[in-house]
Amino acid sequence: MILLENFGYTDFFEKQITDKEKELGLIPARIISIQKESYRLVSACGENNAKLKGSVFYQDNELKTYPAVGDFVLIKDNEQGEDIIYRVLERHSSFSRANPSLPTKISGASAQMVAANFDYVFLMTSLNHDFNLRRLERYLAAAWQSGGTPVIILTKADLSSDYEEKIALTKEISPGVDIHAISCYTGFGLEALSHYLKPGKTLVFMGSSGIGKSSLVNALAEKELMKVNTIREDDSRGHHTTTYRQLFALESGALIIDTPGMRELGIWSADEGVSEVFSDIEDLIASCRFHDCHHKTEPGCAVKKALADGTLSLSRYQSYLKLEKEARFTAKKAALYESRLRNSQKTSKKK
Ligand SMILES: Nc1nc2c(ncn2[C@@H]2O[C@H](COP(=O)(O)OP(=O)(O)OP(=O)(O)O)[C@@H](O)[C@H]2O)c(=O)[nH]1
Ligand SMILES: [Zn+2]
Repeated sequence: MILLENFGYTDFFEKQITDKEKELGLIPARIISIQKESYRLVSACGENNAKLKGSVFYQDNELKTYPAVGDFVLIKDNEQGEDIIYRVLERHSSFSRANPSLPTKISGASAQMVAANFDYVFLMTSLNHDFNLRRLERYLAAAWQSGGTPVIILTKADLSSDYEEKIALTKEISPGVDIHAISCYTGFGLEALSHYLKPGKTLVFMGSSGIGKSSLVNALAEKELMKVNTIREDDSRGHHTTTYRQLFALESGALIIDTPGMRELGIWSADEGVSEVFSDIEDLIASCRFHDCHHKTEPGCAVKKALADGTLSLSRYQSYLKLEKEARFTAKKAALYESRLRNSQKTSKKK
């Protein structure tokens, strides 16, 4: 029997199950990978494939939450075939693609949600030429908004002679966030990461291609992970196919979510996130004399004063403005998308 607690199951999820659902014999499970509309999950009964309960998920009268990798769901176990997924339990953290293009049909695995229920977000940038504070600011905004705890990982420390200076620069933009410089080549700094790699804790990685995510995962896994990380499955024609698990356990018992969507994650709808990262600037704005201050010509402008006396750097203020504009833009897009979705559902109901 598998203990779902080892897969991150906690009271937060247990409390959401109603008596009626228990009477129905529904049990919790965690989604470990999604391929098109086929789900793979783990429950007390072991690993199995699963599908959505049609009468629940394919009614088009309201917006449904579709499972993402990392989600806890309620299922009816089926020893003979696929388990049936009844409901997605409320998430404590999640990442979604912030620029939703309209799905061609409203069904199946939602393409928008890319990871759910993680504890830590490892924000990665390398200490060599990829080192980029502006990008880290964006990652931070997204991480705060996701509900996970950000941890900054500066990779390839062996390639940088001035990494202490870069750590200091990073500290300035990330008050209260843990920062670790590491090297997968020399093993430098890896020991300290064990603090986060506790049984049942889930991690996701955010960072551009080539900064050393796979190398870190392999170093943490301490054995050739790709071997551990494959699932052999029969496809519909009975062929054997090999797919990669998108949520997997390390030796330490910590869990990692690595989905294609997580890799693509680009721009964010980071309204709240922007405020977290730029709380110093938001504080300044709050102390401008006029509440609708444009920080241009108004008297008593705290932003202009801080820029003038150097307590706020121009580049930081500019990245705040840029990110804020982007967040407003994506929020608008998301709202438009939802209203279109609602309209299309209304019309299909009339038929
Ligand atoms: N010098 C040095 N090179 C590293 C280190 N970690 C990774 N690399 C190299 O950086 C390159 C990219 O590493 P990966 O681990 O594949 O990076 P990734 O982020 O998984 O890249 P994608 O798979 O494209 O997302 C490889 O050539 C690694 O050998 C390190 O600590 N030091
Ligand atoms: Zn002002």
